[in-house]
Amino acid sequence: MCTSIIYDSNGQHYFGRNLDLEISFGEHPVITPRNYVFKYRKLPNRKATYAMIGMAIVKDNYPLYFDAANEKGLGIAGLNFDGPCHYFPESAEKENVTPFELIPYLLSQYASVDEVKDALENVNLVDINFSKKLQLSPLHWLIADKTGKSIVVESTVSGLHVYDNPVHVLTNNPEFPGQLTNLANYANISPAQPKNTVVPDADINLYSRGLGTHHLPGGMDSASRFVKVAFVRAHAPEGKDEASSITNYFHILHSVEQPKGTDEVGPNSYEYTIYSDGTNLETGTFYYTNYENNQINAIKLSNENLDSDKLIDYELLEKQHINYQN
Ligand SMILES: C[C@H](CCC(=O)NCCS(=O)(=O)O)[C@H]1CC[C@H]2[C@@H]3[C@H](O)C[C@@H]4C[C@H](O)CC[C@]4(C)[C@H]3C[C@H](O)[C@]12C
Repeated sequence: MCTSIIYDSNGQHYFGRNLDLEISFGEHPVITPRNYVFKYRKLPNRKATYAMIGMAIVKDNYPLYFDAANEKGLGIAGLNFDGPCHYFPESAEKENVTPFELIPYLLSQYASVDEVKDALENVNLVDINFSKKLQLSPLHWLIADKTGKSIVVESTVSGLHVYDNPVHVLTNNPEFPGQLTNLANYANISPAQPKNTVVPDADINLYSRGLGTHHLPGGMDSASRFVKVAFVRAHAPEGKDEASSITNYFHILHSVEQPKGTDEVGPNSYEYTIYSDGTNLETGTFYYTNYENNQINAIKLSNENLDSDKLIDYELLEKQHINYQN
């Protein structure tokens, strides 16, 4: 499963995700500069226009992004949506974009969620695989921008749905309206200690701090993670500077991370949080941690030549650096 959020702090907006899976594809940070030419399956080739940075694998010189953000402060993450997800045959009336092209298609041309909403009215998510080996995966997307707005995009048998997202998080199933409805079941969860209303005239000892969160779900499943991350994000304090903001951001994502051994998906096989990442949408600084190395690593989009036409790959830094003090 996966979790994606946008978090506001100190006038900045941070967008990214946890990638939870049982195996890594070898994903790593990749920058696509402005003059890189995207070759689309059903559309004319186009230059990128806006540079982007995110986690991807590169196949045949094509960046297959898992999540990314562009230099204008627009970000997108693809999360598993197995079951409800449905892609369509080619349409004569719409722009036919394959799901693996959606992140580059939107980030290379648009600067805001409002622009994306308009563009999506004309998009058909067409059922074309990247290759025989890399077939389409069932995904839905969280899209956010530096104004703090976010939307969820889901393609199901009833068509392409674009939902405004008032809670600014996304996990996996069920469909987004179902996740929002489910929040009502947890409406009284609070960081504050509860009042004893169960037997009002009995003197009940509130034996622990944090009893307002006693019924907060803690499971690895997508419905539990949705509630937990929505709660943690909504109550997270703002940082006072960049370091404290990005530290808070990772605390939110790590509150729903999956430690190895807790989510079995097959014999001896466990899903776990392979990496967590986040981009400051104002500055284009991309941060990440991963399972092996939970130090925060950063790459600045603006430190590269963004007028180039060649992809820029970075090694994923997976070695833990323990700070021995004696
Ligand atoms: C599975 C990943 C989402 C994480 C997630 O939600 N996992 C939960 C799995 S489960 O519900 O618990 O079974 C998604 C996110 C991005 C996806 C990748 C990106 O879309 C890029 C390419 C796209 C190609 O079409 C397929 C391979 C692929 C490399 C994708 C493989 C896989 O579907 C990824 C890695």
